[in-house]
Amino acid sequence: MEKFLIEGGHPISGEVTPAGNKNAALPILAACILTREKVVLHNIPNIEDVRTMRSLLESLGISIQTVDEHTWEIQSSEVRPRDMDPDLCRKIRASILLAGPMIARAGTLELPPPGGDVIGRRRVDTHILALSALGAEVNYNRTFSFKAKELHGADILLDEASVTATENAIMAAVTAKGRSIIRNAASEPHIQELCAFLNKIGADIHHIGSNTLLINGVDQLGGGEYTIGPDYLEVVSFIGAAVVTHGSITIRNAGSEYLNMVKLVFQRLGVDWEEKGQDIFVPKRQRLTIEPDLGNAIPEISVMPWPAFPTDLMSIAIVVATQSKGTVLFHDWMYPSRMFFTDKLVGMGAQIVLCDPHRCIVQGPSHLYGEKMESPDIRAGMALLLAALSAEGTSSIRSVAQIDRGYEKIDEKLAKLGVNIQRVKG
Ligand SMILES: CC(=O)N[C@H]1[C@@H](OP(=O)(O)OP(=O)(O)OC[C@H]2O[C@@H](n3ccc(=O)[nH]c3=O)[C@H](O)[C@@H]2O)O[C@H](CO)[C@@H](O)[C@@H]1O
Ligand SMILES: C=C(OP(=O)(O)O)C(=O)O
Repeated sequence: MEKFLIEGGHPISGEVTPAGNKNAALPILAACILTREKVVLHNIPNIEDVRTMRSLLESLGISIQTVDEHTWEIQSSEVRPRDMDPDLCRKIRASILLAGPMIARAGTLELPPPGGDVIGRRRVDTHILALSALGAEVNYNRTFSFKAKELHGADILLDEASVTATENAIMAAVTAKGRSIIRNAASEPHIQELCAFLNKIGADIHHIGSNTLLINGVDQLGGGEYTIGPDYLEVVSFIGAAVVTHGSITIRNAGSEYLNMVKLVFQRLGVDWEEKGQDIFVPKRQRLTIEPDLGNAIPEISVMPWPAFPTDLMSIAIVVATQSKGTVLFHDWMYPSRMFFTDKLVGMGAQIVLCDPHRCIVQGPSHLYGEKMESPDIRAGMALLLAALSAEGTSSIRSVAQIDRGYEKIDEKLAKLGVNIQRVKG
């Protein structure tokens, strides 16, 4: 076990380039199963979840060569569903993404329930709904068994706009016979990237970015190269780090086209930034005053499927709000266990009322003090790290593996921005 020791209270400054988007890399790696041809992927984030997905693919008999730290050459000449390592599946949520492409390619797969962040019950029913509609036979008895002789196109209405279920449906549909329509599809940047990658290697997907995807099944996919886009969750984490330390930062290749809604929400917290082409500049001077709603009502920030404010950024927004003047209600109806980390912020001096598992009220600004903490999940871990940067004194954060799961070399990147952070055993 490792922990971070962070000396807070100092402004960060400098520039940083975000890693590739984890939640795009994971489905794109799974999608490589769909083609026998060689695929070269660039800007793959060097993080634990992606390494687990690589091991999973390798256990299926897929060949992966490392060209450099962020570039892999992948060839799925043959796939061996029976050799898949079930323990690796239990480590990551994205193991469920093997279902769509494996049914399409091999017609069979036995899959244990997926792992991932422990942030409440995580349904897989929508995956079953979509894959069954495309012709798969699905049985569940503590492990999933998928079978299909041939997949066929279908008009599918997803019962919720689930991110990974949409990705599974897309991957199963691209080589199915005939036309598919996926309605109530999720449209997060990673789903758009998955579609762009698949079209690049020969798929025929239309209306990318909308909630109704039209897919004409093709006989086979080819090879090609694709560069994974920047991780907007990491970009916003760095914006948060600059704001809570009263520092400034330039974020290179930040994918600002994905940040429009995040900007609207952060403006309500008194935070702004400038776009310079693909870069973002966060200035030192920020208003840091929470904007009330019309009639001086307490504003509410709520998560929603894309293009609204993403659940994965709620914890960062909460920490930013502790440094802003005023009162704001945060509401995450998606997950029942993502807000409990606010107890740790209260321990550091933040004024937060956790109303119920889905809602908290933050009143700022608060002077935070260093604390001993543990990272409960990937995004809460990052939020605690931001709180530690802002706090007076030294903080320690245990279970940094939770943060490493999604953020590449975060300690090294922060150190380059002037943060006194050490990774030690403990
Ligand atoms: C590997 C990966 O990509 N993981 C992401 C993916 O997880 P994942 O695909 O597992 O998340 P889902 O989109 O399926 O669902 C998230 C939660 O919201 C609920 N829900 C979702 C949509 C909806 O219309 N109604 C509804 O109730 C689900 O039941 C679930 O509890 O998307 C989540 C939501 O953006 C992110 O937190 C995860 O980081
Ligand atoms: C919840 C997350 O990841 P996963 O779905 O892989 O658990 C996340 O990235 O915030």
